[in-house]
Amino acid sequence: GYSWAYSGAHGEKTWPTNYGFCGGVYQSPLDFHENILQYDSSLRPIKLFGYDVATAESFTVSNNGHSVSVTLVPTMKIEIEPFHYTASQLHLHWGHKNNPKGSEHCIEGRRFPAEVHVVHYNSDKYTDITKATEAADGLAVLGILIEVGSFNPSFENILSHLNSIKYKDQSIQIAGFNVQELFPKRLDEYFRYEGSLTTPPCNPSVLWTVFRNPVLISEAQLFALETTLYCTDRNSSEPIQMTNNYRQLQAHGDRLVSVSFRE
Ligand SMILES: NS(=O)(=O)c1cc(-c2ccccc2)cc(-c2ccccc2)c1
Ligand SMILES: [Zn+2]
Repeated sequence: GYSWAYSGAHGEKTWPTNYGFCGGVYQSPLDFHENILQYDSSLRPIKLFGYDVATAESFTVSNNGHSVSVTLVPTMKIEIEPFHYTASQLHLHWGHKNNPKGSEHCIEGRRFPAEVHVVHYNSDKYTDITKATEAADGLAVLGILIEVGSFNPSFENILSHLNSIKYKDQSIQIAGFNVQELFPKRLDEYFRYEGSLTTPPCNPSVLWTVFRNPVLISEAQLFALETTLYCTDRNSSEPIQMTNNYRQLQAHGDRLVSVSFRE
């Protein structure tokens, strides 16, 4: 594929040139503001299956040049009625130490310090993630907003390894852990809408679920995320720090956002 970035010559204004969907409809992320929200009493709590992964299993933590990603195991699934979706990977979006606001989704115009995306594909309908990504109803991504607060031992499963994957294409294996520990308690309170991948190729094939309640990590944990990784590989003569890897807010068009909670 073509190279893309969050700033500079290949920044998001240029994405539609090489990735048509990025200039199309149903794009993500969105701002969740009052007058586009609609309560939907049919929205059930998100059910997680197989998220408590044994330490005997392993995840691959990688620097893909745009984010830190954790490859998950296919025994991890979610149910969003009537379909089951199989987990593929999770990754993060964040800002910069001098402007520590890097979530992709916003609430009432407020951008949070960071955001986790757990990517799944509809395994009831599609045999693999590539086919699912090309289908309008193929993907379900869970968004977890991150706020600064107390130290979060569960996020250390990922953040404690960032120094081993400073450069693009570096990866390491880590022991399995209970990925549900990264989630907020309330899996019944979320925003729901039809959108897209927030990175090229921006396929409009994502059923988005963004939990209402953020999870907390410490100032130091956020600082590590903002200051450790590079977009460039180990040999690059011009290293580029991996910061502000979030896409700007997209137009709602005629979309409403459903909410599973009343007030
Ligand atoms: N932000 S996102 O959730 O829309 C997203 C989903 C997927 C994705 C992953 C697997 C299957 C299908 C889609 C990959 C990325 C990505 C992030 C950084 C660099 C490159 C790609 C981002
Ligand atoms: Zn993402």
